[in-house]
Amino acid sequence: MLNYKKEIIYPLLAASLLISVVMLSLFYTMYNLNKIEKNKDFIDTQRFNIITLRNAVLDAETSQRGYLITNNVTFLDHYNEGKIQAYKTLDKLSKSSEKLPSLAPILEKIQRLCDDKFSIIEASTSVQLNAGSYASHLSLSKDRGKAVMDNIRTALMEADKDLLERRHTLSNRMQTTIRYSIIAGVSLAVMIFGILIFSYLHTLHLFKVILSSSNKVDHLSHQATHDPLTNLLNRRGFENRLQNIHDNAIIEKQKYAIFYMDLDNFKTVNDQYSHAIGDQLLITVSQLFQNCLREHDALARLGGDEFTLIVQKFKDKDELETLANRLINALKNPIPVENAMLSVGVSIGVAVHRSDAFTPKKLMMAADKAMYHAKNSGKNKVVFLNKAASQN
Ligand SMILES: Nc1nc2c(ncn2[C@@H]2O[C@H](COP(=O)(O)OP(=O)(O)OP(=O)(O)O)[C@@H](O)[C@H]2O)c(=O)[nH]1
Repeated sequence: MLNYKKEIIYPLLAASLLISVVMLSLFYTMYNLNKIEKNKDFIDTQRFNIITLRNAVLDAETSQRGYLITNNVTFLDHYNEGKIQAYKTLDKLSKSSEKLPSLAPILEKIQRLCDDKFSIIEASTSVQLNAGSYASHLSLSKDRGKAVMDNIRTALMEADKDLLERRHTLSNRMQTTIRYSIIAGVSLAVMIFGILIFSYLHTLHLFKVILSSSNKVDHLSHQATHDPLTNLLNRRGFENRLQNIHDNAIIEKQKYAIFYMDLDNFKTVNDQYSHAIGDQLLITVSQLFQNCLREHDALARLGGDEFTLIVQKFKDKDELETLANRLINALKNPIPVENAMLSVGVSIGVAVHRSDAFTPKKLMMAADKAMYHAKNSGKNKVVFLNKAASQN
């Protein structure tokens, strides 16, 4: 018997669960990869901002020097551009420190140094602008300005180092995540392949189970409708077949006949030899009867030494009589069973059904009655009990 839950539902649920788990982990690694990629881009942008800041401070310093050396005020415009660029970039970096808290103290330090650097530069510039004489101030501010610039460079390198370490960590995480996604992808492929193979084998198994249960059902239904000794139809099988033939005959306005057959002197065989020999004789008799019949004639053993036969597609009573005599003649000669030669005869009662006549049950009773006539009038003969049939 097929256990649907165990054989179909549970394996399907397990396979779906496995695939869902692997798919989810695959999606999760993809999501992580995307996040890491974005973080790397963010770090790269901050590193670019650090270079921009350094260049802006250097530009501002160079422009101021240009002014001090040439006294050309257009250098001051360049200085201002550099300073604005430096503060703009610092502002961008400070905003990013919300995401990179470890960078915040370094950026604050750079901010202070830049303020310092620009105030030194602007002090020198204003001395030259106001006094025109600047040699002593210049030498003083030059050394301090250089020291502050060196500090700015160091702080910027420190910030860049911090960012580089973060980038390195992200690259490592990316590698690990890629490895995980490859493992998840390969597992998914292997799992789908495995599930396909399993489904194929499981389907074969289910087919076998279904086939064997259908064979079992066929076997049971055969057992229920057949006589185990002769393998002919039993009473139940015969009644089913009779009802079908009857219904069909009504629809197609066809006639059919029932032969009710009882062996003569069978009890003597049982008594003289044995029940087992009697059984062997019943098997042989059923084969001898079968040899006289056409393929569509339905022979049955109702029980004991009683047989019945449904005959269809016959022309007239003569044809039925010929068939009955053939059955009687089949038992004419003694039948060899083991070492014995057994003699039995058969008395046959025949009832013919025409489209407007009896029910199957009544027809059976009529055939039975005819068989008793045959018994009572000397045995081993055929008697017809149907006016319509006897008219043919
Ligand atoms: N060997 C064997 N005998 C059976 C079986 N079923 C019933 N019988 C016997 O078959 C015999 C049938 O009895 P009857 O039909 O009255 O005996 P008979 O000698 O044929 O009598 P007539 O029909 O008057 O000729 C009985 O002795 C039953 O015990 C069976 O399956 N195997």
